Amino acid sequence: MTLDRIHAQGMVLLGCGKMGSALLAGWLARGIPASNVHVIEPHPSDWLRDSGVALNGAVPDAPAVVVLAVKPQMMGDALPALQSLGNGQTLFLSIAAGTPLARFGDILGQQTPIIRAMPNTPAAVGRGITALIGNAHVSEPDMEMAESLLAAVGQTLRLENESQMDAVTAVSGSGPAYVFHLIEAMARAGESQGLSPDMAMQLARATVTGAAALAQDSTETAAQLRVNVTSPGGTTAAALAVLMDEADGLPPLMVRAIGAAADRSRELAQ
Ligand SMILES: NC(=O)C1=CN([C@@H]2O[C@H](COP(=O)(O)OP(=O)(O)OC[C@H]3O[C@@H](n4cnc5c(N)ncnc54)[C@H](OP(=O)(O)O)[C@@H]3O)[C@@H](O)[C@H]2O)C=CC1
Ligand SMILES: O=C(O)[C@@H]1CCC=N1
Repeated sequence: MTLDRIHAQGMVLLGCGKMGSALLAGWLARGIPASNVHVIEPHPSDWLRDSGVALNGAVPDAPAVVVLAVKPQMMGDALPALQSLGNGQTLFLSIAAGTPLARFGDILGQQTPIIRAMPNTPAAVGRGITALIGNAHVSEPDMEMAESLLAAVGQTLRLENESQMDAVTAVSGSGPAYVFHLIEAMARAGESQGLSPDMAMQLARATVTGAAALAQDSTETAAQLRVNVTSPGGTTAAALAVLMDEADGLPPLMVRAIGAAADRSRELAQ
């Protein structure tokens, strides 16, 4: 069983903010005993205090896994406290954007098994997707343990090489924000057509979540689902003529937006 090591040795979560708490909620729901999870978090939320985890105390000598969920900019300050766990049997699992595997080895020791992963916030409702890649010291059981932890909050996907992580971060890591912004933009456009703010937001939110559910459940492609909405000469065709414009429609805008996110991920790695 892939999570047996955690039951036997315990685990550590460094940083329990937005992503850390989404992951922790999934693990507890999946049956990892709260007392096996040691959380280091300077400003614990009420939910975290009430969760039953071991909070800000001594960590086990050899936990099965340490999950790193602090901001990339905090990693340099936070990691040295865990240096004694490096170069051993403890697996490190980082979800930090733009932080290469090699940087962890520099601090924790070059023999340390380290997995770099990129989840996203739908993990909070069990609908995330996480891409993973490990360094040369990660064993297959290590990888399976990490996948089990991340499968508690959604789908998982193994990458072939670390260079894919910048694009993954730009598409699925940051991607939920693009969809939330789409809701905002649709609602604002509805207001400009005379709807009240509340009504426009209700329509936009329900439309995006309903369309997402249809995309999830249907066997049809996204392109076909779009065609299904589009009556020849109708209203959708009029909107899509604007959105699908090759010069200044959504596709070139998305290429620029995702390109900017991937570039930022590469910059963070410098
Ligand atoms: N949010 C997202 O959509 C995604 C985020 N990520 C990655 O996840 C990581 C966390 O992001 P997110 O959850 O959004 O950020 P948050 O700021 O919400 O969470 C980080 C947490 O770490 C705490 N922290 C700061 N310093 C330390 C320390 N030395 N030891 C322990 N805890 C510390 C922070 O406390 P305090 O606030 O008091 O400083 C905060 O609660 C980042 O590396 C990010 O790149 C990856 C995928 C998606
Ligand atoms: O914005 C960020 O840097 C993080 C990584 C992906 C989502 N949030």
